[in-house]
Amino acid sequence: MTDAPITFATAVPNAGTAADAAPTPVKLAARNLAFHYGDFTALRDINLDVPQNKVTALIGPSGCGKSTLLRIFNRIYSIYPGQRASGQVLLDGEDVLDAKYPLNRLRSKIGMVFQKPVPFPMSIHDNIAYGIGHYEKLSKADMADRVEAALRQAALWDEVKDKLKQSALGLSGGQQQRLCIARAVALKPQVILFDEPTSALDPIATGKIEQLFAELKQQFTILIVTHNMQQAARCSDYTAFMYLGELIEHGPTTTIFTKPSKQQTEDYITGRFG
Ligand SMILES: Nc1ncnc2c1ncn2[C@@H]1O[C@H](COP(=O)(O)OP(=O)(O)OP(=O)(O)O)[C@@H](O)[C@H]1O
Repeated sequence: MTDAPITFATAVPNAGTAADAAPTPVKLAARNLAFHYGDFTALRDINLDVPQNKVTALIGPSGCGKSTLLRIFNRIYSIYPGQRASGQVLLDGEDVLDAKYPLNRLRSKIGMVFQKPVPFPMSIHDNIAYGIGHYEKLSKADMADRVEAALRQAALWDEVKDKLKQSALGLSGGQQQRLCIARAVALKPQVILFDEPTSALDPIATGKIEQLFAELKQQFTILIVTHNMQQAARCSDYTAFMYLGELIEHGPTTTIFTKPSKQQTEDYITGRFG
């Protein structure tokens, strides 16, 4: 069963100034969401609105459930026996946790980039073409255009345009992560989930990926799990603070970092725990 679409019926306040008067539509929403690893309840009663074409950061101390929440959004957990979600995840108002919602449709709409870049053991070109080929039959020329567009969107084209036939395994860690971003954007999803995308990278490679978020959000809705509070403050429009499997507070990033309404949020962002 699906609820009525919430995309424009529900909206969150803007992260910007009062001048941006129109409220932002909600793209993705968790409703009374809980998650269980066997008998262990890792998340309870999560209600979260993820605004469209914005960057939302999930922050909180280790083990609070950030990655678990991210993994629910594209149902990765469903391949593991004993892992179970209850409640709803609404994408444009449709419940993607409903078994009737086709998994391949979900994966085409919600892409994911992981902490450790894992290029396929094939050429740079084929890393991107491989995923596209699962969903679309394109001519060689059209495929070359799509591969180029994806590499440009991931700010990698200039570095690899002369070696598209070389193995992706020869790229640096930062380039591999941008290749994984290109792989995700090439499928033209609506939402991209990033699970600690820069934690394995040096500061320069991290900076390049942080710059990308501002461009990618023009086309995609972005959700990032990060341990790095400066990164959340620099890159996100909205921040959600989680603690011990609960969503404590969620709002515009400037508000969360300057005037949080909950004591636990303030303690975390001021470094009193975590
Ligand atoms: N496969 C699993 N089986 C059992 N419990 C798990 C499993 N994966 C995670 N957990 C537990 O679920 C809770 C949330 O874990 P999760 O990895 O989502 O937290 P996190 O906030 O992303 O942590 P970190 O910042 O350290 O990556 C933790 O108590 C963790 O031990």
